[in-house]
Amino acid sequence: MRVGIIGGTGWLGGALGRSLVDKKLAEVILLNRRGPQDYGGRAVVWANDLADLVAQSDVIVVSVRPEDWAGLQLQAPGKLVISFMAGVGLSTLAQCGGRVLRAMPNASAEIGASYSPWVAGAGVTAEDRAAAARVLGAIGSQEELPEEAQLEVMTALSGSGPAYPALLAQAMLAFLAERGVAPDVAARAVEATVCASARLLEGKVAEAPALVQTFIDYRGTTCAGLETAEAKGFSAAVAAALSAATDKALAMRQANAQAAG
Ligand SMILES: NC(=O)C1=CN([C@@H]2O[C@H](COP(=O)(O)OP(=O)(O)OC[C@H]3O[C@@H](n4cnc5c(N)ncnc54)[C@H](O)[C@@H]3O)[C@@H](O)[C@H]2O)C=CC1
Ligand SMILES: O=C(O)[C@@H]1CCC=N1
Repeated sequence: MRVGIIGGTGWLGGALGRSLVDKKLAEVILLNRRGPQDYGGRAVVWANDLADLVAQSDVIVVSVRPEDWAGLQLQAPGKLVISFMAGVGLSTLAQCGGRVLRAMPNASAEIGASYSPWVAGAGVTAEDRAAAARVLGAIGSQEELPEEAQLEVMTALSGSGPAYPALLAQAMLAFLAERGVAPDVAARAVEATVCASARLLEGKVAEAPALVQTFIDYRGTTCAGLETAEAKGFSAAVAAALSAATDKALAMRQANAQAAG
């Protein structure tokens, strides 16, 4: 399989290109704005321009920023086109003339641990679905969603990758600094709380509410903290944040559809 990545040296495109080569899943053809550069010593093909990338690729991955889509003027009739762009809908993508599929990876692609849900547009075949699963499988797990609106929800949630854990870590670091804990000690303590504790939940996230209840029922110090967090609106703040991000993704999809006519 030959996979062409537009934006192949960016954050996500780079992670995908490196994984496809390292796992020997595909020949990789790249296009970026700055031209050929070192790809960590990996053997890749650099396209001369967009038309060259399209001609050389079986599957085309669009990994440019949403605001760069309109200027790209991609024409890819007969090809499978996988877009990573937030807020560029299937109907807008279809104007490239290819069979289009939207995927929403996250930054954990860097460590092969993205969760990449996707939705398929009209005309996408069973063979295309298998190709998409193979491409997205290079950077982690993937699954097809039943409707496009759910991709906007996932853009807000899993698409944000480490953003919310980082926000939690930031708040915890600020608390420890305020209490006079040395920065290196604080970093170790927060790492244990945010990262190591998260590993405890791996494979059993559905049991998270039961785990919270166990701490509440313990009636100890953690219970005092959790009850105050909820009283201060912790869950409501999470829901509001995800709702705002979903709304923004939907508004982007609508604006991009309108701009595309
Ligand atoms: N970074 C993230 O965590 C996530 C990003 N996304 C989506 O993935 C897409 C890519 O995001 P990032 O990798 O973060 O962006 P990025 O800014 O790191 O990479 C985009 C790349 O596209 C290149 N580019 C722009 N216009 C081009 C053109 N006309 N021809 C060739 N190359 C061009 C840029 O030079 C840059 O290297 C975005 O649309 C974003 O919405 C989706 C989920 C998570
Ligand atoms: O923040 C963003 O816009 C990117 C796209 C989806 C998730 N992260």
